[in-house]
This record gives sequence, structure tokens and C-alpha cells, in this order.
Amino acid sequence: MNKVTIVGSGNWGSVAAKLIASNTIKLSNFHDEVRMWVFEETLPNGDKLTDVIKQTNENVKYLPGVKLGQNVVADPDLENAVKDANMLVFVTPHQFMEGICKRLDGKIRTDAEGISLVKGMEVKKEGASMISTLISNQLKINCSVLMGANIANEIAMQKFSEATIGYRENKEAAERWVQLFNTPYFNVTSVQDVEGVEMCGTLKNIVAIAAGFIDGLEMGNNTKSAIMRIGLKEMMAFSKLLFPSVKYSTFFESCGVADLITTCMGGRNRKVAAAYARNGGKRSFDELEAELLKGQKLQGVLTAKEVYEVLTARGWVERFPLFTTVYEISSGLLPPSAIVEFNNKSKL
Ligand SMILES: NC(=O)C1=CN([C@@H]2O[C@H](COP(=O)(O)OP(=O)(O)OC[C@H]3O[C@@H](n4cnc5c(N)ncnc54)[C@H](O)[C@@H]3O)[C@@H](O)[C@H]2O)C=CC1
Ligand SMILES: O=C(CO)COP(=O)(O)O
Repeated sequence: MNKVTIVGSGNWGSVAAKLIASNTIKLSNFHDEVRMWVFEETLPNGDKLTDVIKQTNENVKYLPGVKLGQNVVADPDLENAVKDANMLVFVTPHQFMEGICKRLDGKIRTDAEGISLVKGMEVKKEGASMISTLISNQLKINCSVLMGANIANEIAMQKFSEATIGYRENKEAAERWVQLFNTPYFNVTSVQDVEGVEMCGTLKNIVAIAAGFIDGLEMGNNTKSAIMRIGLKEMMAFSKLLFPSVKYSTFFESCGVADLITTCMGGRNRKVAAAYARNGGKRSFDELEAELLKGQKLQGVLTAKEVYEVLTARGWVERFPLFTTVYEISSGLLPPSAIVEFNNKSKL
């Protein structure tokens, strides 16, 4: 019998727990109970977040007003949360995944399978690594990914959306993940292209920062569409250069063009970047993130920096003028108004 643990309990982590718990309670090959690891926090009134989730069945900080399901069990002890699970769902902001994997080394079942919902990558001196690779290498488990046009608050309200699972070889495991996530309002399909799916989810966050600048500067819909088109081409080119096995067809799944559109229209990266541009770059991303997202985290600014490190290390800067410009603006080297100036240099 399969047993599921969610590693993470932010905005998307909480919605993933709700989705999954609504299925495990119905499916005979899964234990009803879904454990959800909570990075413990003390709320302004002094209560512990985990205690409040247990009492109210709601993540009052990251997903207020939504019941998770009585079979979701919040657990602040990471080791305890994972020890019995054979299906591990990773869903935290990407910057915390390395530390989490170190803590989990040797602490999980040897027959466990993982899936990463984390949009981001890790860049070290030795090179770039996808988060699913970090999980696979560190924990010695097979790791698929699930990405898509999935603004969490909309899925929490059961508005229809789609998602794409990317798997490496284990089709059977992919089918089990589809069974776990799929609902009438969350339509999940799978493709054999982990890197393609994961690169889509990671790179669209850079384009969303650019789209936010356009919105903040009130440059209009045509400009924003142009940025999304150029962004998609850079996403495809960068993914192919880094991982030649990536399939072009993956960009036309939910994880590709659909996620790019939704994030550029209504995501958190877009929202904070728009505020940054409205303030002429005078208030930092960190300050705006804290004010506007109340504990939720942006991925795009860090990803732009990480991708820029890869571009410089590989001598690819000239080929990615949009990614480069987003890095230069978000790190304060250029003003937000420089967002379309790359056009003079672009060959795209
Ligand atoms: N929210 C959304 O609409 C979607 C998010 N995603 C992706 O899912 C991933 C997770 O995002 P969310 O669940 O939205 O998280 P979030 O943006 O709500 O992040 C906050 C989470 O990080 C935790 N946290 C803070 N400091 C920490 C630390 N030092 N160590 C470990 N955890 C810490 C918080 O406790 C909280 O659970 C990201 O990669 C995001 O791009 C993907 C699809 C949709
Ligand atoms: O990944 C997302 C939607 O699929 C959410 O994007 P943001 O992190 O910009 O809100």
C-alpha cells in the first residue's frame, strides 16, 4: 500500500496536500493519511503554525480559508514525516532544497520514489543541476517532476487546470503519480522528458519578471506579448543547449506555453516585478517580496542570477539577451526601463 508525504507546506505545498488527500481517501492502493512536513514558524499571536493547522485543518499563513482535508497530518519533524513514506512529494522554494536533501540523506525508505513540484535550479562552481537531479543524487531515488499552469490559489478553489508530469524511465511510477494527482478539475498527463518539463517550470519565472517590469511601466499588451514570445524562444534554446535530449513538443504541454502565460498574467513573480518597476528600482526585491507576499517566496530573481552564471560560464550571454537583461535589472545594474533595450541587440 502506498504512503505519501509532502515535503513542504507553502502556498502550492498546501494545495498539493489538499489535492492528494482528496484522492488517497478514495483510492484503495493508497493509505488515507497524507503527512505534510511544516517548516515550523511562530505566528504573530505566539501560536505554532503546525498546532494551528492541526486545530483548524487550514494553513492559516500560506493558504487561509481552505480546508486541507482531515486526512492531512501536519508534522514539524522532517525525519518523522518521511520515515514511512514510499512516495515523496517535494514542494518548497528551490533555495531550501539542498539543505532539506542533506537532512534527509539516509532517513528515507530505500524503495521510495520522489516527485518534484519545485520550480528552480541549483548552480554551483561545478555546473548547473536541476532540483530533481539534486534529489535523485543526494537521496538515491528516482525522481519525476510535475509542472504546469498552476497558480495554487485557483486550484484550491477547484478551478479547472492542467499539469504535466515528466518522467525518466519508470512509466509505472509516472502512472502512479498521475493517479495520485489527477482530479476532475486537475487534468494531469505525462511525458518522458524530465529535463524539458523542469526547465519549462524553472525558466518561465525569469520571463514572468520581465512581464512584471512591462506591467509596472505600463507598456501595454503588445510589448508584454513580445516579451513572452522572445522569452519562450530563449527558454527553448537554453533548455536544448543544456540538455540536448529535451523535446520541443514538451513546450506545448501545460508545463510550457500555458505556464508561461498564466505566470506572466497572474503570478507572484509578475506582481513583485511590477511593483519594482513602478518604484523605479528604488525598493529592493526582498523588501517588496516581504511586503506583498507575506512569507511566500519569489523564484524568478534568484533563477535569473543562476541562469546568468551558467550563461557567463559557458560563453552564451550574447545568445540570451532577455534572460541577461532581466538579471541586470533585477540585480540593480540597469533601470527597469531598460527591459526592451535588448531588442537592439536581439537576433531572436
Ligand atoms: N504558489 C504557486 O502558485 C506555485 C508554486 N510553485 C512552486 O512550488 C515551490 C514551492 O512554492 P510554494 O509552496 O508556493 O511556497 P511559498 O512561496 O508559499 O513559500 C513559503 C514556504 O517556504 C517555507 N520556508 C521558509 N523558510 C524556509 C527554510 N529555511 N527552509 C525550508 N522551508 C522554508 C515556508 O515555511 C513556506 O512553507 C516553488 O518552487 C514554486 O515556484 C509551482 C506552481 C504553483
Ligand atoms: O508557477 C506558478 C504557476 O504555475 C506560480 O508562479 P509564481 O511563483 O510567479 O506565482
